[in-house]
Amino acid sequence: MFSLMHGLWTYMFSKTEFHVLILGIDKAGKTTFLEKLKTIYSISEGLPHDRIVPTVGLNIGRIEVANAKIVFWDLGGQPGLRSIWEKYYEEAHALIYLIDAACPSRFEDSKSALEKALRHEDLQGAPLLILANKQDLPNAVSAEELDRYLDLKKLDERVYMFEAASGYDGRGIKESIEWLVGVMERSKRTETLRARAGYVPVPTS
Ligand SMILES: Nc1nc2c(ncn2[C@@H]2O[C@H](COP(=O)(O)OP(=O)(O)OP(=O)(O)O)[C@@H](O)[C@H]2O)c(=O)[nH]1
Ligand SMILES: [Mg+2]
Repeated sequence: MFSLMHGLWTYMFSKTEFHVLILGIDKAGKTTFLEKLKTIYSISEGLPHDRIVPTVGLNIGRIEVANAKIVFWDLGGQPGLRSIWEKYYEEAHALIYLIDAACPSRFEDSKSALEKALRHEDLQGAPLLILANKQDLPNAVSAEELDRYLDLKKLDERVYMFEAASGYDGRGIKESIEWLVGVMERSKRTETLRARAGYVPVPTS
């Protein structure tokens, strides 16, 4: 009886934990974005821009939004580090992919790194948020332009969204995260990851 009540209590009041992978080629602004997320959503202030260095290992950030706890994994995007990305695919509920929208000369590199990630079977069904980042820069292209430019194939069966954002001034971040939490809560992939972790939902009737 106790364990049934405990299970019901946990189900009703504990927050769901999601793992979100932040990827993108080097200098796309991933770590700056993560630090801005911390500033927006937690009590502690994220690191200032001038203290952020290129990522070699893994940066972790935790925030709470509404009824969800989110753990972000931010990895390095330098070419020699991209082979590490796939080690995190299996456990990720969703993917945020950042692109420096003010640097068209690197769009092709961004596109092929993203396409490679999306082809990986361990990322199947993971909702995707693509951020046209660095919108504070005057030459940044819009999310729509980036969408047209990338012309990503095989996205149809995946839940995805393009959003304009800036890790400097924070624009687009709240809307993006709210969207992501909503889709992760409803996603089939979340169900699959929960089942794998041995989570048994309490029947409603
Ligand atoms: N103007 C502008 N610059 C940004 C923004 N985000 C990041 N930057 C700058 O872009 C550079 C790279 O930022 P990082 O956050 O280190 O990029 P990263 O994607 O984490 O790079 P790696 O760790 O090497 O993969 C730094 O000089 C940042 O200050 C932004 O939103 N606007
Ligand atoms: Mg980084």
